[in-house]
Amino acid sequence: MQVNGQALRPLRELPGGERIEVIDQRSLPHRLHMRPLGSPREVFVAIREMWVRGAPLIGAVAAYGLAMQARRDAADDAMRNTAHFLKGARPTAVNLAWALDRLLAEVLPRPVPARAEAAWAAAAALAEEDVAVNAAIGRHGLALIEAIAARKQERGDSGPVNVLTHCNAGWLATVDWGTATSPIYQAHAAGLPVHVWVDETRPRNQGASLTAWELGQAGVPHTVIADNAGGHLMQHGRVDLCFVGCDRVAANGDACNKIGTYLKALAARDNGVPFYVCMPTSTLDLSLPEGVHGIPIEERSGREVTHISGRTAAGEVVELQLTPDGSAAANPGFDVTPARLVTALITERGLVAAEEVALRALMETRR
Ligand SMILES: CSC[C@H]1O[C@H](OP(=O)(O)O)[C@H](O)[C@@H]1O
Repeated sequence: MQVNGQALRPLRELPGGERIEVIDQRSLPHRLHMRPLGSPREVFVAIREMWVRGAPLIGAVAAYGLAMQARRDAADDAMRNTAHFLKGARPTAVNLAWALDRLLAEVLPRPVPARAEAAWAAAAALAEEDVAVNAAIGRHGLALIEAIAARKQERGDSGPVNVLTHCNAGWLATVDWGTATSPIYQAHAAGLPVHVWVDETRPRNQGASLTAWELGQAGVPHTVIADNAGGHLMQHGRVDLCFVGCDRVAANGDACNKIGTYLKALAARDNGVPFYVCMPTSTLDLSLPEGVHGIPIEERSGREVTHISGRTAAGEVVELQLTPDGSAAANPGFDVTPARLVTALITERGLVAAEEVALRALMETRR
C-alpha cells in the first residue's frame, strides 16, 4: 500500500537474495522503523516479539527464515530442525506451520545444492501469492459493501457504509492489501462512501496503532473506538457489517482471531449485523475438527495488560504502568468465534458457509 505517497509493504527482499527487511510494527504509529533480518534466529525473534505479526505475514516471514537456513545448511535434518524451531515462535496462527511445511515440501525433494535458490524462490512466490489472495478476498468483500451501499441509496440514506473491524487484519498483517481491510480499500478506491469503526483492540492496541495508521495513510474515513463500544454502536444501527481477520479456522468453521472478536460476534448476532471472517484458505486447518477447544491460544505476557506505550506531548515514546504494583494480569491473545455466529467466510475463492461440508467442498473443487 501507499505510505506518504510511496509504495510500501511490511516485508521486502534486500539486494543479494540473503536478507529481508520488515517494518518493526512495535514502533507504529509514531515511528516507521525498518529492520533487516538475515538469519532464522532473527526471524524467530521478529515473530516472537511481534516486530511482524498477522497470520499471513508471519507465514511469509517464516518462509524467508527457512530460506535463509537453506543458504547455511540445506541438509534434510538442518531444514527440518529449523522449520520446527521457527514453528515454535508463536502457537496460534496456522499460517506459520503452513508456510514452513510448504517450503519443506517444495525444497526437500530437490538435490541439496539446488535447495538454497529454490527455497528463496519459493518464499518469494508464497509472498506474492498472499498479495493475490488478499486482493481476491477484497473483490468478494467489495460486493457486500456495494450491496449495502445500494440499499442505503434506495432508502435515501446518504451516509457511508459503516464497517466495524477488530485488531489489525490490514496490509500490515499480510504481504499486502490485508484481509479484512482489502474490501474496504477496494470500496474506497471505487469511490464508495465507507467509514470504519476501528476497535482499539486492547491490550496491544493493534487497531488503535496499526489499523488506524493504515486507514489514515490511505485516506479512509475511520473512528477509533474503545473495544467495549462496538456493541452499543450495533445496538443503535451504526454498524452495517463487521469484517475481521483470522489466525486459524477449524474444519467446522470455528474461527480464531484476536481476543475480543468473539464478543463482537455475539453483539453482531444479537443486533442482526452481518459478521464476516476474511479467511485466506492458508488459514484453514481442516486437520482440526473444531476450534473452541482445539485451537491453541497464545498466552502473552501480562505486561502487555499492565503497561501501555504512547507518545508524550514532547514527541517521546514512553511506556507507562496502568495497574497497581503487585496486581496480577492474564493475557490470552486470541479467542474463538463459534461457527454459528459467523455469517460467512470470505475467501479468495469466494464466500463460503462456516461449516465443514462447504469448507471441504471449497478445498476439493477449486484447487
Ligand atoms: C490477517 S490475520 C491478522 C490477525 O492476526 C492478528 O494477531 P496478532 O496481531 O497477534 O498477530 C489478529 O488476530 C488479526 O486478526
